[in-house]
Amino acid sequence: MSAPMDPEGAIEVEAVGITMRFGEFTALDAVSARIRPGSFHALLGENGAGKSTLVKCLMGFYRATSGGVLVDGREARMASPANAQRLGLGMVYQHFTLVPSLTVAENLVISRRDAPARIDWNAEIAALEAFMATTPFRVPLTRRVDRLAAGEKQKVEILKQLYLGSRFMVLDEPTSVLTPAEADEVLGHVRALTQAGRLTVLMITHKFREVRAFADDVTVLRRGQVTGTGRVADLSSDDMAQMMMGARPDTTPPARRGTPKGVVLSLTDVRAGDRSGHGEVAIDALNVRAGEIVGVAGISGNGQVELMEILTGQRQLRAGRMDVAGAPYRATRAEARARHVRYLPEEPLRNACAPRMSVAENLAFRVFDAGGDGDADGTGEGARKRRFWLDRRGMMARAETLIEGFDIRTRSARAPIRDLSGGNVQRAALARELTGKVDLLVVSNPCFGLDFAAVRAIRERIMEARNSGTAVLLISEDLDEILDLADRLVVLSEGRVIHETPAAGADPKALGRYMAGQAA
Ligand SMILES: Nc1ncnc2c1ncn2[C@@H]1O[C@H](COP(=O)(O)OP(=O)(O)OP(=O)(O)O)[C@@H](O)[C@H]1O
Repeated sequence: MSAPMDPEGAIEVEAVGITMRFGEFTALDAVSARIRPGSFHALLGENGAGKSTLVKCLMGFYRATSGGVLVDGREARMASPANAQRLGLGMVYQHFTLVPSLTVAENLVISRRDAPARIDWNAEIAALEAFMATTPFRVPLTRRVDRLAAGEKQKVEILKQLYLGSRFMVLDEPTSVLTPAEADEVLGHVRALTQAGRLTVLMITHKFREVRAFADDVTVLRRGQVTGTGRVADLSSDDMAQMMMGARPDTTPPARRGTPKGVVLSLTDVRAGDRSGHGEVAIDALNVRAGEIVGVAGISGNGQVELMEILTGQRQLRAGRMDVAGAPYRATRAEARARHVRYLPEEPLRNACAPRMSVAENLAFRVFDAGGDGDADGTGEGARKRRFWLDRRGMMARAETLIEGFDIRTRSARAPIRDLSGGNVQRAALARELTGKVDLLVVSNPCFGLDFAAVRAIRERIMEARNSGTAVLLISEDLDEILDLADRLVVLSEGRVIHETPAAGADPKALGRYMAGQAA
């Protein structure tokens, strides 16, 4: 096996005056940032500020329009990601890239460029054990990746980069699918490596808590420009927020008005299979009333995906019933339209948009309703839909109104929606789903990966929907979000509702214990 860790240790990476243009749009405007060797550097910025673009320029995914990258003070040609890897630059993403059906050891060995055609597994595992002992990470090498918890998977992703010889690592929102305890463990280990001088880290994050707890330095981007940089210890969270947004953040939670009315959604004695095919989702009773937000709390993988699939008609019930406004509901597209049920799934770019179509078209049509069933304007009238298609000017005008009303940052309504940053795709999807009459709104992790301003905007919109009488089911892995927004919450554990409580006054520690499957 080739020596995985380079003995030279952490390297310095510097962006020098990087400008990146996409057509006439300037995503990065002469951005410079020095990531000191052995430092843990946070990269902050609102959605669309240019963080991913900067990182892609550093890692050789994009060729910058102008400017350059220095590695240990020497100009480096970042012509491709392979090139960056040869120089010791690696990247860990928000979502996992491991092959789920292979073991940890298999994933590590096949990631190597020089992986032999015939592999002596005993020797490889012994070498991997020895390698792992030089790092703070401990993972079961012979376990299949799909049997690992999220925190362990993220450890393997980082370990893989170390194994490939990375001495500079970009972490792109690495903790978004981890519990706070897992996040602290993973980032604590990463920090130990930087402190030992083995690794330099650049972490994209929206979580100030993590910046404060783990980062030495921070660089803040706003609309493609550096608005601040410095030692974290010298800056308050307010300072950093101000650099990000150009104003002090408003942290008051959205105002709740009115009291819940009659039941809109009810699940009774529902039974369905789970994704693994071995377990079961079993919900005896779950109700959401008009003008009420019910939060579904739980650690990811405890039935949230299956619950969403049941509600959207993608998972059949083995038993039990689902009612909307007192009548049985099977969640077909036609029913959803007629009963004014709307969904905001996770990862809307993938699950609720046509990425190559324009922002305006995506605002006008619910693409998962495609196939002649599209609901043009939220009223569900086919004739109006046809008229809508013909009325491009009307569509553009309506898009402009939604773009302004929901503060969607796009260079134009005609731009393909896939060119928008994550937060702006989310706003666009919510803008579309909240247009017209909505009796039931089902949302899943609506603020995943979003910055403050976007989080605030999206939460306000959800609260407004509640205040105007919509029944909202909020499935979220973010307990704080549920405590801020929900009237009532349930905890989902291993496919079952194991606890229910009003949100006001609920004790997060006790809820954490329920989420972990322990009785409080
Ligand atoms: N391939 C592209 N073509 C056109 N515009 C793009 C492209 N990639 C990014 N942009 C634009 O560049 C800007 C910066 O996007 P980027 O993805 O770097 O932001 P970000 O700070 O990473 O945001 P987020 O926190 O939402 O991930 C955005 O306005 C985006 O619409």
